[in-house]
Formats: sequence, structure tokens, C-alpha cells
Amino acid sequence: MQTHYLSEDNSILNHFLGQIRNVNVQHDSMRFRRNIERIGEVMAYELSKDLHYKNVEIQTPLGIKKTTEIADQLVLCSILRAGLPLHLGFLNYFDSAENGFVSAYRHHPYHDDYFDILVEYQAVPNIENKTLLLIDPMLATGQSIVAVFNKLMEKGIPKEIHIAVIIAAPEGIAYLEKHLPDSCHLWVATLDEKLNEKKYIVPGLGDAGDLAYGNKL
Ligand SMILES: O=P(O)(O)OC[C@H]1O[C@H](OP(=O)(O)OP(=O)(O)O)[C@H](O)[C@@H]1O
Ligand SMILES: O=c1cc[nH]c(=O)[nH]1
Ligand SMILES: [Mg+2]
Repeated sequence: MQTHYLSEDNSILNHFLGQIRNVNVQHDSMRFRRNIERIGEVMAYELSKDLHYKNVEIQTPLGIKKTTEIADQLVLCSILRAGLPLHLGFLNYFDSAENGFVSAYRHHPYHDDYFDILVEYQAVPNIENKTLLLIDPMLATGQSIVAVFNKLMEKGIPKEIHIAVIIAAPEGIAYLEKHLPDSCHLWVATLDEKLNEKKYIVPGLGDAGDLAYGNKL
């Protein structure tokens, strides 16, 4: 797996990342969602440098300009709920992409310390031979992404696969390296220290889904 880290240079990306982490700012849920969306826009721009392009000629009012356009057929697929605002950011830039949505949640069948991932809802277009962007803001254990990835592969084999996350724990990256094909690209906006005993990312930001959409039962 080829992993790309996006926040190593100074840029406006770090400003948005600071706001989604900051306990004095992140509880403004409209700003939180908008910042996640803005991060999606920055990530889409960075990822676009790695796509394939075709030559085109554009007719302007005064002449013809030779330029390039994205040649790939993109499918954006995000994991509910927290993937929604990040998905929107990617879609703002990749506006002709097809879109898929898959649910995944941590299910605690016995006690708080054990969970498995349930993938129930799927609304996904044909991904065969296309460029799949799998989108989720948080890569903690990596189990949600791998569970969703395995479900998606039942539907077809994409030509290329990019996974885009905002905050990643080293444990999650190691899990993806073990369970996903080597050809996958992983795009990480920022790398954190570790997971805590509840498998939350430290320092992380807390629960991305709750911050975006409120607490759930
Ligand atoms: O790497 P993992 O250990 O699988 O954890 C990461 C998952 O946790 C979050 O979703 P969550 O389960 O909180 O659902 P939500 O978006 O509905 O809040 C996040 O958006 C990922 O999908
Ligand atoms: O730190 C974490 C881990 C899983 N899900 C989140 O939203 N945050
Ligand atoms: Mg959550």
C-alpha cells in the first residue's frame, strides 16, 4: 500500500485540522461539518495529482487551448455517518463522480471492550474497472474500512483504489497494510499517536459522527 501524508508542509489544511480537533471550536457542529468538507476539498485536490489525464482541446471565445482532463471514471464511496461531510467535500471537486454509501458501525454484542463491525446498508453503483475512492474521516483500528472494502469487492473489481482518511492511528494503517491489496493508495491528512483502550484515536478529535450529527442512543 502506498501511503501519502498531506499535512507535513504548512498549509491551510493544518488550520482546518486544528479546528476540528479543538474542544473550544469543534462543538459548533456546523463549523465542524464545514471544516470536514473543506478538508475533503483539499484532499481531493491533492489526490487529483495522482489520477490519469487525457489531452483535450477547449474552444474559448478567442481560440483553442490544449489542456488535460481527468480520464478516470471516479466512484466516491463513503462510510456512514461520519463520511458524509467528507464525501461532500470530495464531490465538490469531483463533481461528475458516481456515488456510493455504505453503513458500518461498531457492534458490542457481549461487553464494552469487544466489538465487531456490522455493515448493513449499501447503495453503491457499479465499480468494475473504475477508480474507487473510499472515504471515511477516521482510521482507528481499520476494521470499518476493511469490512466495507470486502463488501464492495463482492460487487466488482475497480481499476484503482484510493482510501482517503483525515486522522489515522498507526494501528489502523498497519491493519490496512495487512488486509488490503498492495496496489491500494492510502491518503492521510494527519497521523496521530495511538489508540486508547476504547480504540479511539489519541489525540484524535473524539467521535466524528457525533460531532457532525449529534449523539446517538
Ligand atoms: O477504524 P475503526 O476502528 O473501524 O473506526 C473508525 C470508524 O469509526 C467512525 O465511525 P463510527 O463507528 O463512530 O460511526 P458513526 O460515523 O456513525 O459515528 C469512523 O467514521 C469510522 O467509520
Ligand atoms: O477516534 C475515533 C475512533 C473511531 N471513531 C471516531 O469517530 N473517532
Ligand atoms: Mg461515531
